[in-house]
Amino acid sequence: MAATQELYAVVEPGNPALQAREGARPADVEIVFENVGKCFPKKGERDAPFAVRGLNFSIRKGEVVSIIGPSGCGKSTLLNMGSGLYTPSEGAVFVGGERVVKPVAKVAFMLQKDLLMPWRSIRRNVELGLEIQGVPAARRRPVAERLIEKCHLAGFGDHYPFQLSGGMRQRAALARTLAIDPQVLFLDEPFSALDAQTKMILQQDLAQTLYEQRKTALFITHDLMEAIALSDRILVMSARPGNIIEEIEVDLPHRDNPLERRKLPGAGPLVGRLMDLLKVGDDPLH
Ligand SMILES: Nc1ncnc2c1ncn2[C@@H]1O[C@H](COP(=O)(O)OP(=O)(O)OP(=O)(O)O)[C@@H](O)[C@H]1O
Repeated sequence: MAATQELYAVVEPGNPALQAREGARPADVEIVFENVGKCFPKKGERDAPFAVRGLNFSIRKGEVVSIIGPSGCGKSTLLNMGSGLYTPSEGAVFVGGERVVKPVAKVAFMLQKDLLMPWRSIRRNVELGLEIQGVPAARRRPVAERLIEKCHLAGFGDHYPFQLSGGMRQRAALARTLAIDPQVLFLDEPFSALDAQTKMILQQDLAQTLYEQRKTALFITHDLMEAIALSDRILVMSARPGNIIEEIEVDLPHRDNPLERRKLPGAGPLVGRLMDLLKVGDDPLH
């Protein structure tokens, strides 16, 4: 079988390799990374060291998976390939059964920076994705209003980004991300710039939305407790060239309620296990 056919076979019904690996029916699989590697050769160069290599994993529909790993191990590179912003140098990525070759409509991306447009009101920022999709104003407005309220920004729709706090702006960015009703969310440290309390409240909003709407999410974080509080599963990456060295099932209740999950006695030992895997404290410079 040609390489491409083999890759497509991964998401075809009845593929025993996938069932064995994930215990899932192929129809339940949302994201597949199949032997994915990425390098960044400079102009005129043919080869370059791989930033990530040999990435093999799949994520089920409705599953929330966090990625942790040392700085520079390729977490953002992985996410950028998932969303179609980077093309893999080898292997292939599939979302919803389709090979990712360009940015995918059913996928939304949320970053540490809110990237709100300063000249647009919060309402018009939330509407942006729908506007790009050509949804008429009369249909955009109620969606934006509902999400502004859901993200606790009621009364701020006519404000501009500079009039909001960092936490409120990130709430607006979350509302904008959800407005296009994506099936898959790629989140690259979306809360890392926020203070601890604001972060926990936003995590709560996000977790409830993901759970209620059964969305699939791949989430990068450096905050080990955040990974435990929000995820069904945690993928631990090695240093460059980044690879998955461990998969940890978060076998704790309350995936829809990270505030409660943080308090569980099982959460602390999991943080310890992740610290050991990442060798936190072994290198005095980190
Ligand atoms: N567009 C690019 N061009 C060249 N090199 C890149 C590019 N994007 C990423 N890299 C390189 O790939 C490697 C992984 O970077 P990446 O940002 O994915 O790591 P990361 O794990 O997300 O890092 P951090 O945790 O510090 O945010 C780095 O060596 C980086 O320099």
